[in-house]
Amino acid sequence: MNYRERLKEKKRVVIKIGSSSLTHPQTGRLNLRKLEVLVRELGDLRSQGKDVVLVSSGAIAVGAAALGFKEKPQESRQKQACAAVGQARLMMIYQKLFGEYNQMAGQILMTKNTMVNNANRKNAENTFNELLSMGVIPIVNENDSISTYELQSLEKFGDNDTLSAVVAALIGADLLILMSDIDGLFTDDPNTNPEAEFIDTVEQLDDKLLNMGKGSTGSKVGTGGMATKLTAARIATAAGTDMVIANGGDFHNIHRIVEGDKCGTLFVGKKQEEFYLIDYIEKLL
Ligand SMILES: Nc1ncnc2c1ncn2[C@@H]1O[C@H](COP(=O)(O)OP(=O)(O)O)[C@@H](O)[C@H]1O
Ligand SMILES: N[C@@H](CCC(=O)OP(=O)(O)O)C(=O)O
Repeated sequence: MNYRERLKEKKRVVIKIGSSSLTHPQTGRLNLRKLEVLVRELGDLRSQGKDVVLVSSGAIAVGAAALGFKEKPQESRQKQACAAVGQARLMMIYQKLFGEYNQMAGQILMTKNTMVNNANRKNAENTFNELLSMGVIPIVNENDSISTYELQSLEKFGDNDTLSAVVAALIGADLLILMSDIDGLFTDDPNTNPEAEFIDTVEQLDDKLLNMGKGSTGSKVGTGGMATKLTAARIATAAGTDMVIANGGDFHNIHRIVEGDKCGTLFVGKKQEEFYLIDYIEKLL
């Protein structure tokens, strides 16, 4: 079966953008030219009648640059302060750019608590569906300013790869696209192993494939690495969502993927009958 063909029929798409795809590596500041392309790509998906959700990293990186940090801070409270400044800047710029294309964006900040608490999860689901029914593009990020590992319960998703898969499963998205700083999944980290080979399509996630995903060595701002992207693939595909990991160096890849072109690594969604999102979250995270 040509799984790429069916990507053309997708109606509800979640796109996750990593920090390294949104910022200049030298300064950590937002790459405004790339943001323009991203907003045009997502706005055009909306114009095609698709529901679009953006999960955008970058709050900590943008806040750190604005506050004069030379590197992404390691101390939790400094990261939280950077996120508070950076998230506000990110949303301001997204609102302005989407407005120029006559599109409306909204903000949804989540923690793991949003998902494991039944009332919060239902509220989040209702908000997403209401915004999408109004033609709004929800922009999602982890609420880094309040959720840290140091708090009593493990409240943080920790990475937006996993968060984007949880959002896709929550709202019944039929496609999840993770834009990263690499072309897709390789048999090993190509930044450390030049023999690593690109993988075009994954029909079944087994331990051999899961062990290929290592940490992040491609950029100074990345959090998740490939390991979290494979966790995301486990959640998304079990919920029946197709997932693609593609290179965020060129945001035009978004429409190439949606038009069924060979771009990135495709993980084929196969809904597991016994799939229950909260069990997955409790077990995997
Ligand atoms: N098997 C693998 N295939 C591809 N990339 C891998 C693999 N294992 C580890 N990586 C690393 O994961 C990085 C992408 O994750 P990350 O640094 O979090 O970037 P982003 O935040 O842009 O998604 C790649 O740059 C690469 O160094
Ligand atoms: N919530 C954090 C991003 C965490 C994250 O997953 O970052 P990345 O690996 O760049 O997608 C932030 O906005 O800085």
